[in-house]
This record gives sequence, structure tokens and C-alpha cells, in this order.
Amino acid sequence: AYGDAQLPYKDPGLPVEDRVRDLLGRMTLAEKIGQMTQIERLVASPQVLKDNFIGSLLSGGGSVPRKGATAAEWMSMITDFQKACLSTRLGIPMIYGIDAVHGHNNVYGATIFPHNVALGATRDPELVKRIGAATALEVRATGIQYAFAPCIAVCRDPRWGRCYESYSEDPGIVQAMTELIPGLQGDVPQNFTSGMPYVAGKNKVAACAKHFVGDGGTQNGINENNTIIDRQGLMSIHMPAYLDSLRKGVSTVMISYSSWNGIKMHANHDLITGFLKGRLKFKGFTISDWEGIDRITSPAGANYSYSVQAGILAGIDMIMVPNNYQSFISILTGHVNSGVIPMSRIDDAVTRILRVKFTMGLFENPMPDTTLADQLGKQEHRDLAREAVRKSLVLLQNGKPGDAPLLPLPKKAAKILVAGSHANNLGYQCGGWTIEWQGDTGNITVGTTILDAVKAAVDPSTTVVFVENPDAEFVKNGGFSYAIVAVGEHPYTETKGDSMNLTIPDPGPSTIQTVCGAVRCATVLISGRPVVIQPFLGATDALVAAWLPGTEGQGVTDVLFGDYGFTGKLPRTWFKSVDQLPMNVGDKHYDPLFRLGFGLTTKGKAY
Ligand SMILES: O=[N+]([O-])c1ccc(O[C@@H]2O[C@@H](CO)[C@H](O)[C@H](S[C@@H]3O[C@H](CO)[C@@H](O)[C@H](O)[C@H]3O)[C@@H]2O)cc1
Repeated sequence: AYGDAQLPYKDPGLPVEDRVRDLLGRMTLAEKIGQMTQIERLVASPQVLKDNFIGSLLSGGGSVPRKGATAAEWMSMITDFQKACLSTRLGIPMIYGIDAVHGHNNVYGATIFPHNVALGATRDPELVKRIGAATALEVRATGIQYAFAPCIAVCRDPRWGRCYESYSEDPGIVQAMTELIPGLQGDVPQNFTSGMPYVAGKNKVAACAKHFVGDGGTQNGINENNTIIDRQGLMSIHMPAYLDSLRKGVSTVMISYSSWNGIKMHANHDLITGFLKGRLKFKGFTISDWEGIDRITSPAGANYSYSVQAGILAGIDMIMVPNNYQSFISILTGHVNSGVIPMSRIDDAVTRILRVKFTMGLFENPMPDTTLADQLGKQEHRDLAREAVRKSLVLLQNGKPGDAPLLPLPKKAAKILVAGSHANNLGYQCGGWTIEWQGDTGNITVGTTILDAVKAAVDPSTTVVFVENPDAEFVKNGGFSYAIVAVGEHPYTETKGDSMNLTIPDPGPSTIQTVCGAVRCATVLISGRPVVIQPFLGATDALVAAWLPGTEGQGVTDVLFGDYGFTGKLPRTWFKSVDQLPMNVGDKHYDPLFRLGFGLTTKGKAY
């Protein structure tokens, strides 16, 4: 066999397309199918990777080497897997994917940025780009080279459990926020051709525009359900951000679980092959969602042989299996050997996967860069997250009708009350997709709660009293100058977040009524979306939509106490009643409590 130096595909001096062609020409069917197979780390081992020529691994939500694993432990896991892949006959490096969707959120100690709905409220694409760059560094701090982000869903119904993963109901805002892609991957070069994948080296990661297409338009916001809309509607609402993503060199596109007018997206050849690859000239690779081809049938997995055939022939290149890889590999092999799936389809998929791997330099730098370990949770990134928090908060009310504005609050006061279920709960303020797939309650990672932030912000002479759910007598007789009440939704992810009533859980509403009935108060609402607020709008003096701010709670107090002014604008319509839903700007029945774009402002000191 050749020595490495003589193998054209190993020569970084050759054009990527030549390296791809040379390598593809050497590959067996088993090696090709291995590249199309992405498996979960929990079913992986060096032997499994070698025996099956596996080309990609992932961590699903919450899938970590050890609870609280350090950057070094993550890198060690990646190194072991990568050594196995490099030891195969052709030595093709694996690419490891993870949902770094608001920072490197599976990883203990990572900076947790506000979720996308909050970033939409900032109206600041340049900020989002900086967040992408910081996230790329924190992902690389663990040796991982691929992030399943950005979600460019255009959520059209807040009853959808994933609405907080969407920047906005407005396609234009979502288009603007595709700036996350050059943040994650790097800026495309001058003579760049739209649709080609691009990753600028080992401090950047491959990105993933998801979920193609129409994931945010399902009926009643039911997760993974049916998006019923004509072609013009699909193309004008749900598709535009994909064109921006391709222009910015996004390397991968993940297919949506949802259907378009009854056709499962994972089986939609017209849109995947005809439109995305044909019309838009996408040259990176498409990837299924988790068990996405299984869910082509109802019930899921009812006919896996058909699922494999339909998904691959639709134009999906890499399958996030993620567990039953033996079945996937043997069925796909059978389909190729029997001619059900032509080798040309396999070669197209592998060409795209190799194109991404060569372009991002994975063959030259397959191993973790240990010098990046200290990027995880770096203070500079936390400061950036804090900036994002304060720019994302939307001031909905500042004083009852006829009263003087309450905000900004004085830092110097005799005694203040902090109350509410979400005032001292880092897990609640981060929301879903944080440490655990579904998120969690309590002190789940390194960060600053709203209570911590208040204590740090006020004058040393101010007494801060924290009672999560005080009774009326206590508040009335407490001699408090004012109160801050933080309540909202509990963490949720995907289907578990689907809600038909959009109310916040008890005792949130009663905490507001009790506290605000006895003292002037600012209510900080922690939620992934607009929720029912009318019952307490008359009770509270100030009302702030804080979305899901993440670990840097000081971004909340920066604006509450006036170091910075409120600038956030609603990225979504705030309904009066759930009976109005779906209701988006432009609808004939548009009659919001607060319209898209609403947001009161205050002047900050830091001008
Ligand atoms: O056994 N069960 O109880 C169970 C429950 C839910 C399951 O469903 C699965 O749960 C999660 C387990 O990690 C997975 O993340 C996905 S979701 C999917 O995952 C991708 C990779 O993380 C993301 O990039 C996509 O954006 C997202 O749509 C799936 O819904 C599976 C099993």
C-alpha cells in the first residue's frame, strides 16, 4: 500500500474536490455506509467504530462522559474515539456533533447564553455572531468539532414546545440571526460560492441549519406534526433563512421531523434533493434528526427497511441513527446490493460528508487541541452572555397607569424583598437543553442567579431579604422599599413543552398577587415564549419579559437598576388569549396584548 505521503487524499496541498474524488474511489461499500452512519456515544466503543467504519458520533441531550465531566475528560473521550477511526484502513477521522444551542449547554461549567427567542429580542445580529464565536471556542474546548445549531425555525405558534429555540415569528429577524453561522464557522472567503460548506479551521466548528423545513409552522404548534401551508407560504415564511444560511457557508442542514401538507420531511425528495440540493445548490451534507427516518412511519420504526429506503432516496446523507446502527447498516447495504438504492446516491452522500471533513481541516487536525481547554466558561464569554441578557430583556410595563415609573430601581434602599420560584434557581433561568436534555431545577452548573445578581448590585447598606413565596402579612409588615418577583415556566424541551393553555405554574401568579398587593414590585417573567399575563398585569407595577437568560443573571440587574437601559423588543406577538392562536403580524385577526416589536425603554447610566 502507499505510504501516507503518496496518498493524494492525504495531501492538504491538493484541492478539496480532488481529495474527495481520490478517497471516494478507494472506499468499499462498507466504508462508504460507515461514513453515513452517526451513532450516539452511549452505544459507541473503539471496537464498534473500527468494525463499522463509523464516520460520526453525537451526544444527545444530556449525554456526557460523566456528570460534571471536565473539558479534559471530554477531550479524552473524543481522543479515544478518534484514534479508533484513524486506525481503520483509510484513516478517515470522525466528526462529533452536539446540541450547543445556547452555549455548550450539555457541559458543566460552560457559559449558558440566552435561548434564541431572547436573542431575537436583541435585534443584534453582530452580537449573535460573537456568541457563535464564543460557543465555537467552548465546543472546541471539549474536542468537539460540530454543533447542531442554529435552529432557524420560524415559530408561528407559541404553544410549540420548541418556540424558545426560534429567534422570531418574523422570517426577516430569523434571517438576520443566521449570523450565528459565521460566528460558529468563520466568515466565508471573498470568492465564495453559496451552498459550499465552510469552516475556518480548528477554533471553529461545523454548523447545522435546522430543521429543514417548516418545523415552526405545525398545526397548533404540535411538535413534529404537520405544517399545512401552500408553497408560497412555505417559501416566504420558513425557507428564507436557509438561503441566508447557504450564502454564509453552513456546512450541514438537519431535516425536520415535521411534515409539509402530510408529506414527512424525512421522505421529501422534492424539497431535499430537488430544492435544497438542486435549486439552491447546497453542497454540504444533510443529516436526519434523531431517529428521524424511523418516524417516517407511524408508529415509528414500523417498517425500518422502508424508512431507510425513503430517507436515503429523499437525499439525506448522514443518518443520526443513533442506536441501532447494525440494523441501519445491514438494511442500507441490502438496498444497495439489490439496486433499490443506486451507488450514485451513496457516492453523493459520501462526497458531501468528505467535502465537509476536508474543508474543515479534520484530516489535518483530527485530535482535540488541549490548549483550548480553558475556553470553557471563560469570563470573557460570560461577560458576552451578560451583555446578551441585558439587551434581550423586554420592558412590557413600568408602573401602573397614572403611577410614576418604577424602573430603574434605586440600589440604595433600607430593605428590599426578592421573591418567586425563579429568583434563586439557576436551572429555571436556563430552561431546557441545559445540562440535562429537559433542563433541570436548582444549582445545575456555574452561574449567577437573579438573587445573587441583586445582592451584588445593590448598595452595601441595602438589606436584601429573599423569601420564595411569602405570605401577605410578612410582606405587609416587612417594611420593604420595593420587591423583585421572579416567576415563570419550568424547564421543558420539545414535546414536553407543548402547551395548549400557556399558563405559568403555581404558585407564580399568587406570589405576584401577594407581594405586589402589598409593596411596589417589579415582576421578572422567566419563560420561553409569551404566556398568560392578564390576571396579574393590574397587580404588578413593572413587568419584564426575561425569556430564558441562562447563567449570567447579572444581565437582569444591569437593566433593573439602570446601569443600562432597556432596549429589547418583542420578537413575537404577545397574545391576549390562547383562543386567538395562531396569531402573527399580518393576520386579519391580529389583536395582541403587546405587538411584535413592542418594548418600553429606560435610560441607563452606561452611555
Ligand atoms: O426513550 N425515551 O424516553 C426517549 C424520549 C425522547 C426521545 O427523543 C429524542 O430525545 C432526545 C434525546 O437526547 C434527542 O435529542 C431527540 S431530539 C433531536 O435531537 C437532536 C440531537 O440531540 C437535536 O439536534 C434535534 O434538534 C432534536 O430534534 C429526540 O427527540 C428519544 C427517546
